[in-house]
Amino acid sequence: MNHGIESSLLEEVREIGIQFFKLPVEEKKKCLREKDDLEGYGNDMVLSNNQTLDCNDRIYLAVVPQHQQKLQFWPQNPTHFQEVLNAYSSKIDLISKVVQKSLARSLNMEEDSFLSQYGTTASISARYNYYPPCPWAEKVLGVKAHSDSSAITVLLQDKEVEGLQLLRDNQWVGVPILRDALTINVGDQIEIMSNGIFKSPVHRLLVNSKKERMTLAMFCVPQTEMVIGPVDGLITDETPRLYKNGTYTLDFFFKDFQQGRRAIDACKI
Ligand SMILES: O=C(O)CCC(=O)C(=O)O
Ligand SMILES: [Fe+2]
Repeated sequence: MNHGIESSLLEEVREIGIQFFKLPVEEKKKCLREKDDLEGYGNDMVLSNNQTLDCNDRIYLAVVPQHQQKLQFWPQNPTHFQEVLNAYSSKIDLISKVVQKSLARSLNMEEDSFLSQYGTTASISARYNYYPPCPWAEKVLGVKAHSDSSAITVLLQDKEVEGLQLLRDNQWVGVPILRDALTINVGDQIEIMSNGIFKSPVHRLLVNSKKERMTLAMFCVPQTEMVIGPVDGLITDETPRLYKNGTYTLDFFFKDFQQGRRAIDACKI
């Protein structure tokens, strides 16, 4: 709430996603992901033959910084897709920084404590998720239980169909939809940088037997290959270091994610 993004832009962001997913498969395939690449259009990636498959369609695009965009994966249809997603991405970039400064301030730390681990170019990836109605809604998941690899994730939920659940005290709790609100999740990298004070929640996505659902997750992360670790001031005699310093790349994360494991566990001391 109070994020300063106009409802009309949120509406357009949803519209371009829906319009893209409704295109004929042949048209969507123009943005098809290449084997072993994350970017582009596709469904769940199969990395081994004993993983649980997620029931969704998605398009995954690196949006910030703009000069790293791989435009060959960007939809040409609808024609304003690029313009709208770029406008939204720059707003999310600002929100991500404001939120991370506030998180640092809430711990009485310098406001740039987390952002100073970002390097010169923070990056944001966008993932539109489309969950078709699924007759086996009781038996399958839209996305299996995971925590996000990001520093923070800004999620634009579907306008009316719920599906996001968080694991709290070993119980799945539904996250309600609030009109025009953005849902902000702390990801694994802030859990590491805050030495475990902020927890990256485990969450999963249900599918609906009758209704489709579409969401847009924006994953905000430090520059790739930056070494991240708990902020110095948060390591004390009473609160010893819980995580090693290291790079937290998407490849590293994905191997565990597809196996239903949490990559962050490997970072613990
Ligand atoms: O579809 C959603 O609501 C969120 C999807 C998600 O958790 C993810 O893409 O990491
Ligand atoms: Fe997620």
